[in-house]
Amino acid sequence: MSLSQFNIQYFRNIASAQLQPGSGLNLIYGQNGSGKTSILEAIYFLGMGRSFRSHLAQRVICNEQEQLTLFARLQVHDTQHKVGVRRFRNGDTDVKIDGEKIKRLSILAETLPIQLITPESFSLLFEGPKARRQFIDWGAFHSDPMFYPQWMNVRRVLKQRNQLLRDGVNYQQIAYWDREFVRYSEAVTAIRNHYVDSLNGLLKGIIREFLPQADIRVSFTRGWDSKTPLAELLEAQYSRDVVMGFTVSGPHKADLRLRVGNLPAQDALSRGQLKLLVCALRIAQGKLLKQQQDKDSIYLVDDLPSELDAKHRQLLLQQLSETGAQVFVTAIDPAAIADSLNTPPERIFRVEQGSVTVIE
Ligand SMILES: Nc1ncnc2c1ncn2[C@@H]1O[C@H](COP(=O)(O)OP(=O)(O)OP(=O)(O)O)[C@@H](O)[C@H]1O
Repeated sequence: MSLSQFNIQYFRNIASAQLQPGSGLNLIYGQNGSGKTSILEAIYFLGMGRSFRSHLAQRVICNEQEQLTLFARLQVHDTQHKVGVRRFRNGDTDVKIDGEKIKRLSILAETLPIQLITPESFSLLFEGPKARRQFIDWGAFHSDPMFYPQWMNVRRVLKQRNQLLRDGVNYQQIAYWDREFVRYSEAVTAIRNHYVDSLNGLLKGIIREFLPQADIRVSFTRGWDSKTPLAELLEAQYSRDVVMGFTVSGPHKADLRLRVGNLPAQDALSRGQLKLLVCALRIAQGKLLKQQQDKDSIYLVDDLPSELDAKHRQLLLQQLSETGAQVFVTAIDPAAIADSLNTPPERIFRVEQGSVTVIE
């Protein structure tokens, strides 16, 4: 799967751009502030319906414009799809796939699996469990169609339960919700657990290439004590949950543990090594999706050269190209990428003050 055409209108500093990306490696280069990251952000916005840089979608609309429009032709095996996203300043979003309006953004995410690697990707490793849980859930979402509805059930019941806790109702009134919560939580946990197991198989090989010296172990923690059934725990922790005003244990606390020997990965690895570990995780996810669903991901790698030496830049580009996926990488200096490749990028784009030109 790849974008064969990508049109941007009024996204950040890009008033208008039409790109015909190659199905392999695409290099986007330009000075600071030229708009390189904005192109990646626009592709991400097309696939996810939101930005990875701002929670406020209005911020990505070009100043003094009322709306942004993104349009892509998507080549999936022998079929071409048209995907369009329009975002208005008042917060409304229109999404069309093959001319038909869609309501749920999850359909967009299903159509366009996107893997993002930015200089801030380290947050996957240290900024609390949320980013790590999102990482697991990206894979669970794409690998099992039951994940999303079950996870929505967990969130719905959890919200209800937390409200009852804050209302201070007695345990009998909560017990009904707990039975529901346990049922959905176990379904979600089984899918996540299975997913991390499958991922680990692929991850080992990639980590061996990137970080051959480090004894890295990746494991899944489900969000509650591994020896106690959730139903028992919820009942036992009821009084504490009332005091806290929310449910302390459950799949909303699941996590991915990344350890090097006996230490958390972030305490044992350098910044460059952490970046490689995040890349290994993302590449393994993309490869697993390809194996399980015959679906390609699109890789967006912002500022690829930063924090990597020439040898590791080369290794990363090689691993990315082995996925067979469409890859967009940005760099300030194109030589930093070109020098690490045996063959030139399939397409090179130069960005200057929001205007994009293709370099032959
Ligand atoms: N809503 C907006 N409307 C117009 N311009 C904007 C908007 N939001 C951001 N910009 C500008 O767009 C430019 C593009 O920034 P972007 O982060 O894409 O550049 P970059 O090439 O990735 O830079 P760097 O190499 O520093 O990361 C910035 O100069 C920014 O001030």
